[in-house]
Amino acid sequence: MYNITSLPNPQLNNRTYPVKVGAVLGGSSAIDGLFGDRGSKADYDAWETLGNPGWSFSSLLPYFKKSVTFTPPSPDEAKAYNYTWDISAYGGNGTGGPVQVSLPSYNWPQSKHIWEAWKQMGIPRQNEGANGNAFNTFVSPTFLDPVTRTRSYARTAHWDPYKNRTNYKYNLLSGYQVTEIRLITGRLRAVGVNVVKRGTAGPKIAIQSKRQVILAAGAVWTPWLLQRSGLGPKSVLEAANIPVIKDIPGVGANLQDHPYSAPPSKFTNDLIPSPEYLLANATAYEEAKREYEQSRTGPLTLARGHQAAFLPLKTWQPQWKDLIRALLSQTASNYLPAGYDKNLTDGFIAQRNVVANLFNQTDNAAVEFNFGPVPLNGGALLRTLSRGTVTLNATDPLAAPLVDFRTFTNPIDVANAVAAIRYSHRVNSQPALKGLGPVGYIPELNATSDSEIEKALRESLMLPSFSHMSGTAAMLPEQYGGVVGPDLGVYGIRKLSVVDASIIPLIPATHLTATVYAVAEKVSLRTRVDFFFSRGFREWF
Ligand SMILES: Cc1cc2nc3c(=O)[nH]c(=O)nc-3n(C[C@H](O)[C@H](O)[C@H](O)COP(=O)(O)OP(=O)(O)OC[C@H]3O[C@@H](n4cnc5c(N)ncnc54)[C@H](O)[C@@H]3O)c2cc1C
Repeated sequence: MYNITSLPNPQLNNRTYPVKVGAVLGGSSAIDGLFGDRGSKADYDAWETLGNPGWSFSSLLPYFKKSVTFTPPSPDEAKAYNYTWDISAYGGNGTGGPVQVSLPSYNWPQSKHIWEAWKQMGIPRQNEGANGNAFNTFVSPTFLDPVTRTRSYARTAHWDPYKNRTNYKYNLLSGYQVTEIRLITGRLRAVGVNVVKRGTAGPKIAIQSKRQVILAAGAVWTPWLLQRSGLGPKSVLEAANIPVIKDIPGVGANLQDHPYSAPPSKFTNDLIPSPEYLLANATAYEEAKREYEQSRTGPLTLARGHQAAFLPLKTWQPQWKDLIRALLSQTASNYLPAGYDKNLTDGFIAQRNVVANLFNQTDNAAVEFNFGPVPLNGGALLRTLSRGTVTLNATDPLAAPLVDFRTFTNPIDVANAVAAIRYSHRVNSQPALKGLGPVGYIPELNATSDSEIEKALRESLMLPSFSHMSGTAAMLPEQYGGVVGPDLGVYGIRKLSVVDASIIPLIPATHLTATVYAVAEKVSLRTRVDFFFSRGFREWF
């Protein structure tokens, strides 16, 4: 990972937090938790509602399918772990994509009890989440190759199989960092990039593009790169002594994530095995390792999670009506970052209206409790109203950008974090978990006031990032402070596009990798068609 620390967050007792971004080939898909889920239909329909024709769930679904191949579990595993799925949600039978998804050949014994607790809470279980129904409880595939039982990610899917291809060039220059986009300033056209060896200030090597420059540096580094190239908020560029090529206030604005609270928790009457048990017991660990090496089964096929409750606001926030009313009557600018102009503010208000509508529906989620071998924690907030920023470090524009999550700047998020803690406590108190003795989960919270829970969240429990940074070069109309249009081209700059999590206008209620793959597949098809119909015929054949 890059070594980046967020700015102190005044609403979280001035705490800082690591900004986690993969610094290897494959980016964060090489280090992520392998949770291979998608959002609900309503999540992506919201993108279209915000002014992006062609970006509804039904428009994206073919590309979700095209990006992955799902291999179902064996009948025995399906039975043992109560796995369900809907194959029609995935590409398959040769039509699926190069990223492999499957279900682990194991589950912790504690999970059965947690599933039972969800039942006792009255939460319905979905047969499949990937078909647009990513709400209530479901199991999700993980980015796990079904044969090797190792990580399937951008490198294994999109580079390794093609690195020796000779029919046209696909070059990879690893260990280098792009420092600027080369622009013909008069004509506002991208013509290449400058690179340096990573960790050095130079010499700079200029690389010329033949057709276009496509940025895929992620939601932290893409705005850095645009700003370094003179494309960003005028005030930020001037502070860093970067000549302004185009004043684009949205570059680095609209930072969104899924903050979460994770109080330590454990079962006092724990079942065996558990991760803790394997870590403490060398013989048991060796056995699990042997099983994995010999048959690719057992606990070591599990990653961070593959089962979760993604719950609509109405399910867990008793104050949902008042909250929606309060949200819609807020003066937006009171809570937004300094430097938000009218367009960005209008864009936020449009997002806020969409969120209020989503809060009012039960076909999408506002909190995630992913679960496994320990009692629930406080969950991840999936629909936050606080907005952060990514800006150049004015004193050293070549250094990593300044990431300001601004978690809890909007009081709606605070109210939801408190409600999520209370709700998870209710789940942990269900009869199904009684025998396991869930403790350590701030047991006294039952008796404490909301303000005391809030204090604990601000002081230590609330963490600003689930490593789902997004939105910092948003696909939105220009009058909403957008940076790219529905074709993902940067407004006003020819031959320059962005294809990564920074284009996400409103963060969906899901982990982001599958969404980024789908976005990239959709745009790659468009790019090939454009190429074909422009000057492509000759070069293609
Ligand atoms: C620890 C962690 C756990 C996660 N868990 C999950 C999970 O379980 N499931 C899930 O779906 N999502 C998860 N995510 C989120 C997910 O991995 C990211 O949202 C997703 O990978 C973002 O893709 P991206 O292409 O936008 O950016 P990245 O994956 O960040 O890719 C950007 C790439 O650009 C490179 N780059 C940046 N700047 C430059 C430059 N100037 N020059 C050259 N190269 C550059 C980076 O090195 C990187 O390789 C997790 C993320 C992290 C960090």
